[in-house]
Amino acid sequence: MSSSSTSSTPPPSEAARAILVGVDFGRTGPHGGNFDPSLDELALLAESAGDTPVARVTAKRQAPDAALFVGSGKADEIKLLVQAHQAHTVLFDQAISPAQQRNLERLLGVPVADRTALILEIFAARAKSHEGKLQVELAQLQYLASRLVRRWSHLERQSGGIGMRGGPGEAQIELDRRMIDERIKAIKERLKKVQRQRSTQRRARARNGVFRVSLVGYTNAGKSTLFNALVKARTYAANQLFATLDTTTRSLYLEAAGASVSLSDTVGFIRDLPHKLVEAFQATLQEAADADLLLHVIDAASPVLDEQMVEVERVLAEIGAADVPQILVYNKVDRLEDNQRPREAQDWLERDGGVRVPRVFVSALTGEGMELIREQIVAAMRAQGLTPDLNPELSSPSAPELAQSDAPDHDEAQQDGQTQTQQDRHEHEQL
Ligand SMILES: Nc1nc2c(ncn2[C@@H]2O[C@H](COP(=O)(O)OP(=O)(O)OP(=O)(O)O)[C@@H](O)[C@H]2O)c(=O)[nH]1
Ligand SMILES: [Mg+2]
Repeated sequence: MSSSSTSSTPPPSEAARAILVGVDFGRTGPHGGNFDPSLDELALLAESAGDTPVARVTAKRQAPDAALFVGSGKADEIKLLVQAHQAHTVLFDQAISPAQQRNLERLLGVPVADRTALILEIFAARAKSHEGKLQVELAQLQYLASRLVRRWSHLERQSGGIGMRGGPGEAQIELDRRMIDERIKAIKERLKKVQRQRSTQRRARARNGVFRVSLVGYTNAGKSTLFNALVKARTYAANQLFATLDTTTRSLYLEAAGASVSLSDTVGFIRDLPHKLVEAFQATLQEAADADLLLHVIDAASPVLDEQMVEVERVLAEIGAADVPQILVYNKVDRLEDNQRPREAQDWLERDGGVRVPRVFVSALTGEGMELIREQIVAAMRAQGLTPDLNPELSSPSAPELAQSDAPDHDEAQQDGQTQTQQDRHEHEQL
């Protein structure tokens, strides 16, 4: 009942060598629907975490094996691969239970991690800001707490949080559940403080009448590259998953509007994004929910762009950003063959409910289509009634006193969690 394929590449000398495993449970059932036969995304996740994939194994099963997740024959096959490649770790594309992890580690003789642990590890390594680090630590502790069925004897402390695959030689720290819970509480308190500051800043921006645009999209779609191309900044962009963790905001001047908007680069999304992570990163993600406009960046050259779009929409809905107007930015068109390119560089996508969403086809790398994006941002401002003619504040974002003096009723709205711009949007919808 089990079929499989195995492929391998020559082992590199230094980095942690990883065996990648994915299981196809078919399209139906609770585990179905997210099997990636190529394991390419898992490979990128592994590389982003500093590992080097040396072999890929796939299997087909009806349901996960209770003890080993894969069947025992497949587990033996993986063990042989571990030995042949002198692998340091085995990475699973799907979530495995703590018991399965324990059994597999015992059988294979190397640490085993799943997708969630890998994503958390990347986040831990990337977090730079105080807030980012707190959010990662919170997500990791919540992940640990939910799996705390055995004693964790080697939790290592690192600058970015807690390593999910603690190695020998690391400080051995024993934490019981109560200590974890206490730490979770303490971090939540500290995060609340940081978040209060953040919302004060956001309110200040809203009061200044600045139109807020957020770049959102699947990880590695090219958001940071696009951000840099639009505002001529030098934010870190790389062929890595989750290169960006902390939100960066810059002002973007739009001549056609005679005004500046604020443009934010944000953390990317990925399928099966651990729910706890979304929860911990609520404040960071809130940036997108509070935006007046989302530039949904899509890797037009990805063979799985539809699945990636669906995933992004799902996360947007989860953070309450489903109703924020969007521009669909199909990026990386330079990688498309001539016959794959759209006839028009700008068109419309009709969504359920008759909403027409503008689409633009661009390349952040070559700069092609940047003007189209600017045009569409201006059009979105117009559609929301925010043109310089209707709203003179927009053309002078450096006049906070003026804006502040006519915003007392907005303050009330903000206290019950609604931002000024959201309120503006509602008002404009009624026009
Ligand atoms: N060919 C091509 N490559 C691009 C383009 N835009 C971005 N890239 C590449 O795609 C990779 C990812 O780019 P980033 O800008 O870091 O992507 P991101 O969406 O910010 O990714 P995360 O921050 O990791 O979520 C990099 O290797 C970029 O050079 C493009 O228009 N064409
Ligand atoms: Mg980025």
